[in-house]
Amino acid sequence: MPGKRNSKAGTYRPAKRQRKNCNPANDVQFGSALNTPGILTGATVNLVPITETKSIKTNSLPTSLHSSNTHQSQFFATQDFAWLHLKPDHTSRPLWISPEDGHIILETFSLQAEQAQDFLTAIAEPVSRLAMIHEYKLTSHSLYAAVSVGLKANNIIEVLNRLSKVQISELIVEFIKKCTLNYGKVRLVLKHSRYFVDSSHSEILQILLRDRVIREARSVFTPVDQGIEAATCNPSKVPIQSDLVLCMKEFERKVVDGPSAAAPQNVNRKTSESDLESFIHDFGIESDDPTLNKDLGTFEIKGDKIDVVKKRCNEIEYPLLEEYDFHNDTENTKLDIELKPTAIIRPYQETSLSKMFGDGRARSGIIVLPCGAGKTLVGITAACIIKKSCLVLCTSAVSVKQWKKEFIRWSNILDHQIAVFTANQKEKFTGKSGIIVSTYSMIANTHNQAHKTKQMMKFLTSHEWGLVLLDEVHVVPATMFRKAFTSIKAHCKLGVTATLVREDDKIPDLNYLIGPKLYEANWMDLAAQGHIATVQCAEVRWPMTPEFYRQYLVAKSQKRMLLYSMNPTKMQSCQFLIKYHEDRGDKIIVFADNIYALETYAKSYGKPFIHGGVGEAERMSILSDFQDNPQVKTIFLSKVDIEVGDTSIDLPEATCLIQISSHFGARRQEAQRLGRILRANRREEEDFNTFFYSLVSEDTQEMYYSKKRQQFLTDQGYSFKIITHLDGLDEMENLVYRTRNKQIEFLELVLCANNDDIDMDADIGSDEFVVKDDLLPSNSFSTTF
Ligand SMILES: Nc1ncnc2c1ncn2[C@@H]1O[C@H](COP(=O)(O)OP(=O)(O)OP(=O)(O)O)[C@@H](O)[C@H]1O
Repeated sequence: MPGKRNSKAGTYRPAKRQRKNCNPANDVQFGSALNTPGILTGATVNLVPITETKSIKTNSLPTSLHSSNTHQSQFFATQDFAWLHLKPDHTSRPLWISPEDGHIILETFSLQAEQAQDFLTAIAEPVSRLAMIHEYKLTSHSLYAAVSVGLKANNIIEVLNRLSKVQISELIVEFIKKCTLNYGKVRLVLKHSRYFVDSSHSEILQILLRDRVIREARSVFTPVDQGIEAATCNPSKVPIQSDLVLCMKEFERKVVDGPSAAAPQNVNRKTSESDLESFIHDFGIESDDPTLNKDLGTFEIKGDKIDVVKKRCNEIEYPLLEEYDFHNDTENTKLDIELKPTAIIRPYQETSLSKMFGDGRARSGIIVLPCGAGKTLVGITAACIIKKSCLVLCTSAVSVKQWKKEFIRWSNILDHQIAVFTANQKEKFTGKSGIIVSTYSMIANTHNQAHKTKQMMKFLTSHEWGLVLLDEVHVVPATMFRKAFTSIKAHCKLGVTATLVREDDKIPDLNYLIGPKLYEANWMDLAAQGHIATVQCAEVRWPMTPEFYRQYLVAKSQKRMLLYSMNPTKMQSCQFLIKYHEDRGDKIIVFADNIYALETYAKSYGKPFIHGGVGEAERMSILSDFQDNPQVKTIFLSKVDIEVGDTSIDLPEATCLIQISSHFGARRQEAQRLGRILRANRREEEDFNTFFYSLVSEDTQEMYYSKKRQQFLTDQGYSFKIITHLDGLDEMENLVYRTRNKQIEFLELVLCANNDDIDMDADIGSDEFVVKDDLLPSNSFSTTF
């Protein structure tokens, strides 16, 4: 923790100037000291770090433990912790814990940093992990996850105190105790395709059943149709302790045991509902009578209200534990699936799985690994451990094919045991258990379903799944998917993603839709170990030409975007970077959301391009040339063609990525794009770097969006160097739009471009996953985030 000891012994008081300098946001955003190694290795590109801090936006700070979304920058900038007393030996302790909001700062240069990091990963959520300083946050969900792996409140408090430079505040201690107290006391159990809330703590059941939301979600069954159909009676009229079936059990027990209270004499064992009600009345049992619940321990929830109940239980701090005792599940047929001996799980994959499996049970939750780190194999391994039917949901038909291929590659699953449900293929597995791979939109789209699709849906919703694997799980909170999701009966759900971020506020919903975050890997550690490539990131800033800028200032929104994308100086820097990296032997992907820009750039350099309007055959030919033909070193890809560009497709040949226009401030898109070069084939070569450039027109809105887009990556420890000069650009042969006349001619063309040509596929601010057309054959699928 940077700062200086004040004259008052043991008091931490950062000097004003120091505070400004140690603001990690400044360091990261503007490329100075704190972070990864200096300049673009091996490049003759001149890097000119910019030191001013313009356009750093500071959000208001949280005031409670439940507030979130703060980053170190804001954390340091506006809070004053000068009143905290440092322990005398604070220099040898690596942590500092905010007394008010549970933020934890870790000094990664401390001798104890490694152990502290392991511990913090288990109890808190990483907020940002820069080279020297990591920031974590204690949340109720992170503490639930800690308890679920066996940690106890006292251990957590004790270890935190041992590692902390300052005494842990009472508020934090209370928070830890409160969050850990109730976890694991109430469970959600799936049995015979019905969901039950189960607890051996009668007082907790009482609390839950007194809650109106939960009470209304209960399914009440008559003794006659036990377990078959939910009665339509008003739950508020039914004695709240009883599933009537269970109440009868209690009733009979009292009768048989000769209860201390006198039982009615004329008891008929085949009691009707009204008999039961009169029994309850006769015994004067009140709805919150603690004695009645002692042996009951469970009540059923309506199938379509599961998420409501899970959400409510989280809100009232009795989170439902979802664990699947798969070893002892004799009702669902075992699936004969094993990993092949060739599958060697990497240490971080193993760690992530160890958070999911404990005591022979499987916990539902989310595993976060960087792009290209092998989330597919993690999911497949989980399926091989559980050995029950498994449903895999992906975002596109291309991913469906890849998941099936990977299942066959890594496990002994036979072709007839794994089936695909997409617009083109509607297969079931043979036998009683197996694997189905499908897309979110296939299960979400309930309108105009063809007969075969309806049958498949019936099959999916009537089957009891041991495991549901959710690829790119950040899409699940989208309204259309979450609804569809409730119809799937799963014992365990595992979500995987690289980017647990959305531009709306729905990520926390995953806590009850799927489960807590079980594990999040550190991107920088994986890069250091060679599992993903090391990336040098740079923002290349170029002023607009005076003519373009004048038009920019008066243009309307969409035209403005076009103008800053088509800025001739930006086109020149792109041309320079392509040439520079082609000469180095790199393979380059250039991204543009804007189709007009994509085509204009690509055509002016004579490079192939792919967007939604390019036919299947041509697209495949371009991709295979990029993979195999040494002459094809650069391709241009659009965002619209998301299956190729942003996610899904594996292009491990790519070693350099250039963005010329991008989708506003979407952090996830930025990270997914960077992910395309994390898989680089050559990543294990010594000192090998991949390169990620964002080209930005200076003094335009694009600068704001660019900074916002980079936030997720900077939180993972990436630093963006700022380039404002490229050595040799002016002398470059065939430089496009070199003269003022050519630039003016070009401007006229740009101003004439009509809006249909521009096609930004824009979706400002929203993060709903809008599926336009997943029911068409695979490659015409397009999505908007
Ligand atoms: N343990 C392993 N041993 C060997 N290869 C592995 C291992 N884990 C993953 N891989 C390989 O790494 C590559 C990337 O894996 P995968 O496609 O699962 O990544 P991902 O995390 O899903 O990436 P993205 O988020 O970009 O989709 C694949 O070629 C995969 O076969």
